[in-house]
Amino acid sequence: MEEQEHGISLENFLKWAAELGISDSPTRSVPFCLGHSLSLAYFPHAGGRGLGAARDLRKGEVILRVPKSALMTIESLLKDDKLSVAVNRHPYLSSVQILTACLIYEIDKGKSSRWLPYLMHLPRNYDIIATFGEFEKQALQVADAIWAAEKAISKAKAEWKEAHQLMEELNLKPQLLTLRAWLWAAATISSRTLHIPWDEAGCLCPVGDLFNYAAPGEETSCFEDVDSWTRASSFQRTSLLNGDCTCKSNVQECDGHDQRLTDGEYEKDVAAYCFYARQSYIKGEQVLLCYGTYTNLELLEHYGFLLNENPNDKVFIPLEPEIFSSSSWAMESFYIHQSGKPSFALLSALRLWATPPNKRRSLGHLAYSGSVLSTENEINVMKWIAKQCDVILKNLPTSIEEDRLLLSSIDEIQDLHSLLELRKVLSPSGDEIWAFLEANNLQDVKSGSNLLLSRKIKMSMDRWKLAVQWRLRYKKIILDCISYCTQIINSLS
Ligand SMILES: C[S@@+](CC[C@H](N)C(=O)[O-])C[C@H]1O[C@@H](n2cnc3c(N)ncnc32)[C@H](O)[C@@H]1O
Repeated sequence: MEEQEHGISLENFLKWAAELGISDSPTRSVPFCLGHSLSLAYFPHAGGRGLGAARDLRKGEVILRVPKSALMTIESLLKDDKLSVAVNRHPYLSSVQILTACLIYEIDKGKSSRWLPYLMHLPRNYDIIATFGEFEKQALQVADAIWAAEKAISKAKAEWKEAHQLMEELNLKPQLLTLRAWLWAAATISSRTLHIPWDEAGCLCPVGDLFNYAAPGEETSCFEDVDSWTRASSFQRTSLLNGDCTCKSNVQECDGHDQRLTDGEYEKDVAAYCFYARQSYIKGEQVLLCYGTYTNLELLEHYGFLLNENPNDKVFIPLEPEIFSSSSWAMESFYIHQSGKPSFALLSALRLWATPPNKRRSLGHLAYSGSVLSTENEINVMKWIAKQCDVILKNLPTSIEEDRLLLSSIDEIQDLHSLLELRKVLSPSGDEIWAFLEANNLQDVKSGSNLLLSRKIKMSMDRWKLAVQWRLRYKKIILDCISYCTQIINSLS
């Protein structure tokens, strides 16, 4: 269906890619870029369109090469004189803003763009948090997450305003000057660029950007060690995309120097982006790429999806300032793991904080090494964490059970086609569903008019569902933390 809509078939896109030298075969010169190691497929439960193994693949083998000349970078895009002259007049714009504007400019070129076959197969819409409307943002419920969404939305707006002059000078079509067009391009860049060493905006990599994501898993225990090295220093987001790879060195240090968080990187000696199998795959399995280490909120922010089981998810709970000041850990190291276990730093700091001030100095070394200070101290700490978690859950507007029910209702609604059908599945108690309808001016459902659920409504519903899924995962971690603390208290009492 997509193929017809786009006018350029996937087959032609892959032919175009092969002509640019993109290949999943180290030796063969074939008219298609895929088929030797990888094949394009649809994986409904793990990212939709993605790349599968076309044969059994061995861990570590090269599975795709994309030559530098096929990468869409600021450098390659600025070969267009008109664009280059205009961009040079705006030196205050960031690399990411420039790449975003360049992408919109290529769209504006239409058939005359050399990237047309690639552009035609980009997603039409995205669910990154900057695209959330007020209703979807509030559906996150948790203040930190709402704040992150507000920040992302206002950042996108500010960047668009700053780049507007450049886009006007490029004489773009009016619909490409809008915030909506900017958000589309910014989301394309946020969710699809790969890190390159010479430009922090990264590059768009045809075919290479079809790999879906798998979280780095086994490194989790190692991150507890990273916590200790980042103590008292500012924590930085781990991302191997968009050039934001500040935590990578820590990870490499802690795992014996040769373990890679990334399974794709630009290789200067062959002037190509090279992708490697991060594990062995059997034919037909989806081949996944690790974009970096992200919490679910970060995945939502940068990629517009989240994982039900994310080994790198974290929950931050409100802490009194005295807890920070009584230890030298960085604030960002105080969190609850997705398993419900408090982080090493959080436990150490709380053990110290629960110690009488005159004993803190002598017990500090024990606390920092992760030791239990005394049974009484441990029970007090666990009780304190469990109480905080309980308060958090009680203060949120809906319970875990209600969120589960709501998600099944959303699933049901998503299968419907018209408002009339929707009326039939609505229960009078579905407050949030009614609020969604109102927020989308769909009150007509009460009168039973048989309007079709528009594409726009379906998109809002996708984002609302993501917000509910996110808050449910958050609550589940808090609940697991209460169980963890209760278990420790019971075992010590
Ligand atoms: C680099 S693209 C991967 C290819 C993409 N599926 C496509 O059709 O073009 C990244 C996007 O794929 C989706 N994605 C990747 N991994 C995913 C996963 N494990 N679960 C759900 N969505 C995923 C998200 O929409 C993300 O923004």
